[in-house]
Amino acid sequence: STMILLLIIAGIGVVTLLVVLFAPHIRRYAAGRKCKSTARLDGKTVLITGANTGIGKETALDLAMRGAQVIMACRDVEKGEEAAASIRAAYSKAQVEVRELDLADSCSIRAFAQKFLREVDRLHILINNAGVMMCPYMKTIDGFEMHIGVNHLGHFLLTYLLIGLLKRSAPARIVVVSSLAHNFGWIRFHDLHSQGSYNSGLAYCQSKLANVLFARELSRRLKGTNVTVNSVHPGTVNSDLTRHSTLMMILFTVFSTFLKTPKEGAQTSVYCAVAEELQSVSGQHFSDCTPAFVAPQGRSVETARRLWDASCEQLGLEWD
Ligand SMILES: NC(=O)C1=CN([C@@H]2O[C@H](COP(=O)(O)OP(=O)(O)OC[C@H]3O[C@@H](n4cnc5c(N)ncnc54)[C@H](OP(=O)(O)O)[C@@H]3O)[C@@H](O)[C@H]2O)C=CC1
Ligand SMILES: CC1=C(/C=C/C(C)=C/C=C/C(C)=C/C=O)C(C)(C)CCC1
Repeated sequence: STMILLLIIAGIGVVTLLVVLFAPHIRRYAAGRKCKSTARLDGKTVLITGANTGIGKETALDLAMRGAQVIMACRDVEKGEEAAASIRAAYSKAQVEVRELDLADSCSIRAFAQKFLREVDRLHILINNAGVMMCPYMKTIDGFEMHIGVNHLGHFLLTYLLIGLLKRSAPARIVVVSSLAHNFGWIRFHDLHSQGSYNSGLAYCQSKLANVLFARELSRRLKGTNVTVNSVHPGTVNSDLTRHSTLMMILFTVFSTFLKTPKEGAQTSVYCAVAEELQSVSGQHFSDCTPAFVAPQGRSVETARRLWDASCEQLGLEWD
């Protein structure tokens, strides 16, 4: 058994040495592709949800550097203002503005949209980025399970309220930040809010599948409007998303060399928002600035329609 122990220690030593030796290569590979477009966004207005940290904040910085007026929709205005200040510190000409939006509260979403529609006359890019992952069982103000409530239904309502403005501002784009995790999800129509049984990982996967299905169904309904909508997997990104899972937090910290930084994670959102070649591309899924695989349950037209109807019913909307 001493021999085995020595072999294990030697093995760990060799792996560590290899990782250290190849660290720059590993890092370059983990970083993924960059958005190569140099498109400018002068005179364009962008709205990003959950822009106070992580991928959203880096997306805001990138688009602000392209000249856009960026509205950062955050549930905590103080945190939002800190992020806006750091964006201005990185790029002094940044036109960034923070507005309050809590996607776990339909009254907040409606109040946000009402004020937005009164005060902002154009919206060219909407990035549905905010998200929550693996939280303990929690409900939104409206009584929705937190993952489906914030990640899907909150953004569904927000998009519904802003769609007229997006159409009037066409050409316009909607980017839905989903995840590879959609592969492991299915829509539990019989128990959308996990009241029967709750698994935080599966609830997250369900909500990310809902993101893919929403993007595809909305794209179908927006045909001919010059408003496109695509979904994105940003990569595995070392952000605050793991805040509800100590294990994930430790794993992400220990293996951070193998993960994307938030700036690297923002590249595919930026790509979908600005790339010239995507001008009329809609209903697609992207990862690493490239078209990506969508799970069969994400390609089902029937499931997408059913989710659309269920979402309208949950929110008391009629959106045809
Ligand atoms: N990180 C990763 O590996 C991956 C991330 N994604 C997706 O990327 C997106 C961005 O995540 P990421 O940057 O990593 O995570 P972060 O946790 O760093 O950022 C999430 C953002 O969403 C906001 N948010 C959460 N709940 C609400 C709410 N009720 N109302 C308004 N805003 C809210 C957070 O605000 P606050 O700080 O106030 O909580 C924060 O700004 C998410 O949709 C996530 O699912 C997909 C695949 C992998
Ligand atoms: C298994 C494993 C890892 C992979 C984690 C992954 C792949 C997480 C994916 C998260 C996603 C996709 C979240 C958002 O949607 C690490 C951390 C590299 C460490 C080594 C063990």
